[in-house]
Amino acid sequence: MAQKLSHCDRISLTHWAGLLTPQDCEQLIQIGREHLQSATVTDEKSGESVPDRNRASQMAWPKREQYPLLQRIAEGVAQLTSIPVACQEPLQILRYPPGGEYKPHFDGFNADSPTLRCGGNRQSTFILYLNAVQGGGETTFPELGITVFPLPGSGILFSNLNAEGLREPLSLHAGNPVTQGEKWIATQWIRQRDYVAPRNSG
Ligand SMILES: O=C(O)CCC(=O)C(=O)O
Ligand SMILES: [Fe+2]
Repeated sequence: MAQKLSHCDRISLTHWAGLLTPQDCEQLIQIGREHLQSATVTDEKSGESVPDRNRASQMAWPKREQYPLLQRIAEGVAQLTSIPVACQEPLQILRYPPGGEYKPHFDGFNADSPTLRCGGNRQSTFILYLNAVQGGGETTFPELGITVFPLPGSGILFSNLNAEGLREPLSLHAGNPVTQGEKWIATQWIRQRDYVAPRNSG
C-alpha cells in the first residue's frame, strides 16, 4: 500500500512495501550480475556516460525486451506513476559493495544539459530495493530529513522537478555507505517525454 513520506507540496515522495516478490528480487539481482560494469553517470556537459567518483558501485543496463520480468516491472511502474513506459530510461540495476555509497546528488539535470534532448528532464525516480542490507545503505533526503530503509521488495517514487519543470533543490538525495554486506537496487529514471537513447549508448 502506498505511503506518502513527504508532506511538503514542492516534492512528492511515496513508499510502497511488497512491490516485488523474493523471487522477483532474486531474478533482478541475477540479471544484474550478468550485466555488471562500473557505475557511470550522465555527464552534464557532454551528455555522455562517464565514470563517477561520487558513486562507488557497479551497475547493469539489461535490455527490457530480453526479460519478461523487466517488461512487467516497466508496466508496473507506469501504472503506479501514471506515466507511460515510453518515458522510462532503461532500468538500471546497481550493486553497492561493502563501503559503497552514492553521495548526495540530484537525478534531475541542469536546464542547459544536452541530455535534455533525450526526452526532457528526469521528472521522477523510482527505486526498488532488492536485498536485505546487513548494515547501512539507507536512502536519505537531507533537505527533507527523511531516511528510507532498504527493505527487499519495497520501493520509493519521488519527483525531481518543480512545477516549472526545473530541478527541485529538495530532491537532493543519497545512498548511505553500506557498512556491512552488499546492497542491490534497481533505479528507474523517468523523463518528461518519450525517452530517446543517446547515440553513444550502444
Ligand atoms: O542507493 C540509493 O539508495 C540511491 C540511488 C540513487 O540515488 C539513484 O540511483 O539515482
Ligand atoms: Fe539518485
